[in-house]
Formats: sequence, C-alpha cells, structure tokens
Amino acid sequence: MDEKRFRQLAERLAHQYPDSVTLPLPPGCAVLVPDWLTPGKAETLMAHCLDTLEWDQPSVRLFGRQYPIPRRHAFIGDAGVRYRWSGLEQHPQPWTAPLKDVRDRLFEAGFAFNSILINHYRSGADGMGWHADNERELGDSPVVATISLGQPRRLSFRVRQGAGREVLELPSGSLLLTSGAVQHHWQHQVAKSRRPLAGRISLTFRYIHSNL
Ligand SMILES: O=C(O)CCC(=O)C(=O)O
Ligand SMILES: [Fe+2]
Repeated sequence: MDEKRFRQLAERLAHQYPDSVTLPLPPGCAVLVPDWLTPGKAETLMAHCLDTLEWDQPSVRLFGRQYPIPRRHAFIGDAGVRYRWSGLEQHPQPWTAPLKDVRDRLFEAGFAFNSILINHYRSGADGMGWHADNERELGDSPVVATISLGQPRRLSFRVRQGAGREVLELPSGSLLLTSGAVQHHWQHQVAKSRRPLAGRISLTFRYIHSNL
C-alpha cells in the first residue's frame, strides 16, 4: 500500500478514535490507536492466545551459533501462506474465531492481512532485537498492524542512516499501524528490561505474498 493511501486510511481511523497519535518516521509514519480494544477484550484475547495457540521457541543462527529466540511465537495464516523468517520456514496454524474477528475489523478499516506473527514476551528478559520487517514476501511497501495485549512495552525505532530515534510505549489493547516506507528507512526493537515485567503478547498482522 502506498504512503498516500496509508495516510488517508490512518486519518479516517484517527477521526474515529480521537486519542490516536501519529508519529512521523520519515518518509513514512506510524499511527497508534491506544484504545482500539477495550481492556476487557484485550484481556480475553490474551487468555485465548495463551490457551489455544501452539507456541514455539525456535533457535536461530547468530554469529555462527544457534540461540533460542528470547520469546515464544506462533504463526497464524490462510492455508498455503508460507513465511521464511530468519532462515526458518513457518507453516501457519488456522485462524481461530477471535483472531479472525480482529482481522475482519482491520479489513473494515481498509487494511487487508492474510497472517499474524504472534510474539509472547514472558517477562522483561524476553525481547526482540533491531530489525525491519522487510522480507521479500511482504512486498515492496509492507504495512504491519500490531495489536498489543498485556504488559505495556516500549517499541524503539532508529533510522538506518543517520541519528533519528523514537520510542513508543504500547499499551494493552492498542493498535499500531506502520506504513511501508518505515520498513525501508527505520529499524525497530523491543528492548529487554531488568524491571520485573508481566507477560505481553503482540499480534503482528502482515500480508504475505507466498509466491514472491
Ligand atoms: O512486539 C512488538 O511490538 C514488535 C514485534 C515485531 O517487531 C515483529 O514481530 O516483527
Ligand atoms: Fe518487526
């Protein structure tokens, strides 16, 4: 989706949710809707994910050695969707009714997705290092929608070339939309923390073109 269309849809959403904030991440931007899900809905959805999904903690190769990722994840998607991520090929679990409802709501807002990479940060010791969601299968201009459940965590952004840096705190029930240009010009991370933190789940909706 191009930047112009993204901004149109984001503006419409911000109109519906007056607490929304837009963060410029030039030449793209991110829109945070803090209260997209009610606290009750967020809590129920988190319990649903913990109870019903198949969670995995794969090892990935880093500096020539295998390390387990510092979090758990699950991959949901339409049949036939494949996602190659850090050298791992992910086969999707089928949609559950509550996750499909979330996808339908995003679709009504103009954002189409066919999969979710779900992350579970069990405590402050879990996190995700600097990266961009720019795998080839995501296409040229990948919009990512992130719904946060549970413990608020900080998502940091740093510009790839230059000194720009931004931080967003993602509260439970929030929706964060990042435009395609963000993935080309910025990296993001969820830093580990020494503070005692409760669990958090992030639902990262993506559109995967399996044939790319
Ligand atoms: O947990 C988050 O908010 C970020 C997750 C993320 O960057 C990813 O799944 O690619
Ligand atoms: Fe990411």
